[in-house]
This record gives sequence, C-alpha cells and structure tokens, in this order.
Amino acid sequence: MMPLPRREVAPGAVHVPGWLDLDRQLDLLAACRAWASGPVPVRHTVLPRGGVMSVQTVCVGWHWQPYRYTRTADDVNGARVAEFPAWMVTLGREALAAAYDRPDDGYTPDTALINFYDDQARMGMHQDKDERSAAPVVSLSIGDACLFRFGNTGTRGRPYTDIRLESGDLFVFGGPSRFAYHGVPKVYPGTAGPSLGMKGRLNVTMRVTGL
Ligand SMILES: O=C(O)CCC(=O)C(=O)O
Ligand SMILES: [Fe+2]
Repeated sequence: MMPLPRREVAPGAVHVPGWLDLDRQLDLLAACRAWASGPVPVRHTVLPRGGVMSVQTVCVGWHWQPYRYTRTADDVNGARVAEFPAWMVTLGREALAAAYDRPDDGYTPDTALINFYDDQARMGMHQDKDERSAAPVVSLSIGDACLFRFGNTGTRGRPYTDIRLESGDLFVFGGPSRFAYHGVPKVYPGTAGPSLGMKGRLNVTMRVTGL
C-alpha cells in the first residue's frame, strides 16, 4: 500500500489526513457511542470556577476532570471508568508508527478522552499537561471537519498553524511539541460524509498518564 502523505506541522507534531478508513471510523464511532452511555455517561465537564465546557466528554482507562486523572468519575456518577481496551493500545501504536514513520517503541496509552462536538462546541487553547508522562498524544477525528489550531509551548497565541481536521484524520503531537497549546476554534457543521450516520464531530485523544 502507498503510505499516506504526512505533514509535520511543528517538530514532533504530524498530521496524517485520512488515516482511518471508513470501516475503522465506524468501529471507533460504535465503541465511543457505547462508552458514552456508561458506566460513566458522557457529560459537559464543569470547570473549577463554574464554567462548563461546550464539548461533551467521556473517558476510558482513567477519568479526567480538571485538572487530574482518577479511576472513578467522582464529578459525574462515582463509577469506575471503562477499561482501556487492548485493541485501542494497538490502534495507538499503529497511529504513532504511521505518524512518525518509525517503530512504535512500545507506546502504551492508558487513557482516552472522547469529545463530542455539536455545531456550537469549541475548545479554547490549552496544553494537555495533567499527564505525568511526556509520551505523545494520539488524536483521531470522526464526523464533521473542524478548524484545529496548533500552537507553541510558550503562549496561547501566535505562532500557530491552523489545520482542517477531517473525518479519519490522525494528528500526533510528541517530542518538542508534546506540551504545545492547541484548540478547536470551530466545527464545520454538516461536513461529515453521510455513510457515518452521525451529526457533529467526535475526537479521541489517547495519552499515557504516567500514573
Ligand atoms: O478535538 C480535538 O481535536 C482536540 C481535543 C483536545 O485537545 C483535548 O481533548 O485535549
Ligand atoms: Fe488537548
């Protein structure tokens, strides 16, 4: 098979358009839909100062709440989160190898944050920094396209690169870009292909908590 084109957006930050074929997108979508209904239901995360995130989130492996990971979802229903499945470790390894064009080095993600975006949802510029590991973050997108903004490690502002992430796209950020600010300023409603049978956008980020 021809390797897919890869674009290095910043050192250690790589975009691989169309990495997941339709069947694998549908499988991942089905798994995420199941997780969204339990053991911990998908919900809008409440921030410490009372703000409510516009995306809806459910976690696997470890539960993230601002700004830490726990095994039980104490800010939702107290239930223990679903196990991080072995097939998703394999998927994470394949993703890493594809993005970096090298062996996966035994990459073992142990948590995934699954975010559902409706037409209005967005995510402000932030760092993924509640993990105690500098292992890369693997991001997979399904459904509507979005504007993804990938910045720098020093500030929320410029320089940054704006990328359109489409259904099936892979984005990996590690190495010197692992703690770069990034966000989703906009979703493009109705851009998902009809064969997915979904509205909105789904994003899965796999991480190594180091816990
Ligand atoms: O939705 C995305 O593409 C990014 C999600 C993200 O940055 C996060 O969950 O921390
Ligand atoms: Fe993030």
